[in-house]
Amino acid sequence: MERLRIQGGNRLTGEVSVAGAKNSVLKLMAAALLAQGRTVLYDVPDILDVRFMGDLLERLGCSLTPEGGGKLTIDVPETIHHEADYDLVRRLRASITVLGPLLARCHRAKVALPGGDSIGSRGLGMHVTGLAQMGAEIGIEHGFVVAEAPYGLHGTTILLDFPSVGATENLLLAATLARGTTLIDNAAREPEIVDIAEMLTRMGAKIGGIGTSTLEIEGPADLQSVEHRVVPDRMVAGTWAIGAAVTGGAVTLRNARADHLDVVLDKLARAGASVEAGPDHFTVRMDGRPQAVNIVTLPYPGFPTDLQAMMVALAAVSEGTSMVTENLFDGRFRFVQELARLGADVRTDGHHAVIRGRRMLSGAPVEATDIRAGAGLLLAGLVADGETLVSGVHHLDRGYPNLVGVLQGLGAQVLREPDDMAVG
Ligand SMILES: CC(=O)N[C@H]1[C@@H](OP(=O)(O)OP(=O)(O)OC[C@H]2O[C@@H](n3ccc(=O)[nH]c3=O)[C@H](O)[C@@H]2O)O[C@H](CO)[C@@H](O)[C@@H]1O
Ligand SMILES: C=C(OP(=O)(O)O)C(=O)O
Repeated sequence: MERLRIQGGNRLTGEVSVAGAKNSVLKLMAAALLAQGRTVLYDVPDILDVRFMGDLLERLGCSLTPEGGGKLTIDVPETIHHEADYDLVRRLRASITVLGPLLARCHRAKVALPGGDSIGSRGLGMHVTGLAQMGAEIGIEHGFVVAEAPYGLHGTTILLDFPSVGATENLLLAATLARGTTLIDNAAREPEIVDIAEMLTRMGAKIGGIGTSTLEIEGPADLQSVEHRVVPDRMVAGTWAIGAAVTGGAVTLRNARADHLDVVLDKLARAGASVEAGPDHFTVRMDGRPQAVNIVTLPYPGFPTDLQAMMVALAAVSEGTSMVTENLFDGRFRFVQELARLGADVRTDGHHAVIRGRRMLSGAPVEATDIRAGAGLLLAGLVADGETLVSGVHHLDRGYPNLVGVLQGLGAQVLREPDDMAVG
C-alpha cells in the first residue's frame, strides 16, 4: 500500500497531455471480443484498470501485447471462454461489459458480479432485463450473472428506466450480433459511448442515432477487428482543470476535448476562472479566490458525477456557500468526512451537500475510499496549509496515469511513499 505526501501551497501551472479515457478503453477492450482477429488500440492509458481488464481478456483466451506509447494489441482467437471469474471481475466495475459480447458470441456467459468503487449501490437490473428481452435466459446465481441464448440473441425494443452507461454499453455490444433490429431507448449518450459506437461501426456494425438517446442497431453484423484511437479522458482533463482553479494556477490540457466538458468549464468560468479552448486543447486559469457555484450531477451532458468530489474541494475554498446535489450514486458523499479533516465545512443531507467556503484548509492524514474521492482529497491537499497524507493511492492508480509525475510537472510538491499506517 502506498500514500501521497503533499506539501500544500503551490499553484498548478503548466501543461498535461491527456491519454485515452479509462471509461472508454475498458469497454473497447470488451468490444474486441466480438470479432476474431487483431484489434489495435492507441492512446491507451497506463492505469491499473487496463491491466485488470487485460488479465480478464487473457483468461478468456485472448493475447495482449502492450507496445509502449499507448499502443495495445489484442489478439482474439476463434473460440473464447465464456466464464469470467470473481478473482478478476471483482477488481473493476467495467468487467461486467464482457457479459454482452460473451453472450452474443458464445451464446452463453457466466460473469461474476463486478466490483468497483465504494460509491453506493450499483444495480445490474437494466443489463439483465435488456438481455432477457433480447432472448437470453438470464439470472443471478451464487454471485454470478448466468446467461444462455442457445439460438442466439434477437433484436427488440428496450426502454431503459434510466440512461445507465453500463447497461447501454452491454446492450449495444450484444445487439451488434443479434438478429434483426434492436432499439435502445433512453440510452446514455456519454462521449465514451459514442467512442464505442464509432469503433463498432468501423468493425462493420450498423448503428443509427449515435450520440442521441435512441440507438438503433441492425444485426447481425459480420464484424472485423480494427484499429482505433481512444477518446481523451474527460475526467482526467477535468480533474487537472479544477485543480488549476482550486490552487489559483493555470493549466493547459493537451489532447483534451473542451466540448466534452461544457458544463464543467461553464461552472469553472462562473467560479471566476478564464477558459480558452481550441479543438484539441484548453487552458483554465484562476486569478484570485474562486466564487461559490452550485452543481447538480446528471447523466451526460449534465455535470458528471465523476468530477463532483473535485468540485466539492473547490467549493471548500471558495468565497460563499455552494450547494452540490448528487443524483447518480448514493455513496458519493462518503469522502466529505475525510475532507472535513482538512478543515472543510461541509454538511450533507441525503443527496445534497452544503459547503461553506473557507479561506484556508489545513493539512492532515486522509483516506481515499474511491478514485474520485482520492482526486478530491488530493486537490484539497494541494491548497491546504502544511502537509497532507493521502492513503489509498491505489484507487487513483485505477484511472490517473503517471499521477505523481503529472503533479510534479505542474509544480506540486508531491511524493509517493509506502503507507506504514495502511490497514489490511
Ligand atoms: C467504468 C465506467 O464507465 N464507470 C462509469 C459508469 O458507471 P456505471 O456504468 O456503473 O454507471 P450507470 O450509469 O450504469 O449507473 C448510474 C446509476 O444507475 C444505477 N443502475 C445502473 C444499471 C442498472 O442496471 N441498474 C441501476 O440501478 C446505478 O446503481 C447508479 O445509481 O457511469 C457512471 C455514471 O456516469 C460513472 O460514474 C462511472 O465512472
Ligand atoms: C466510478 C468510477 O469508476 P468505476 O465505474 O470503474 O468504479 C469512476 O471512474 O469515477
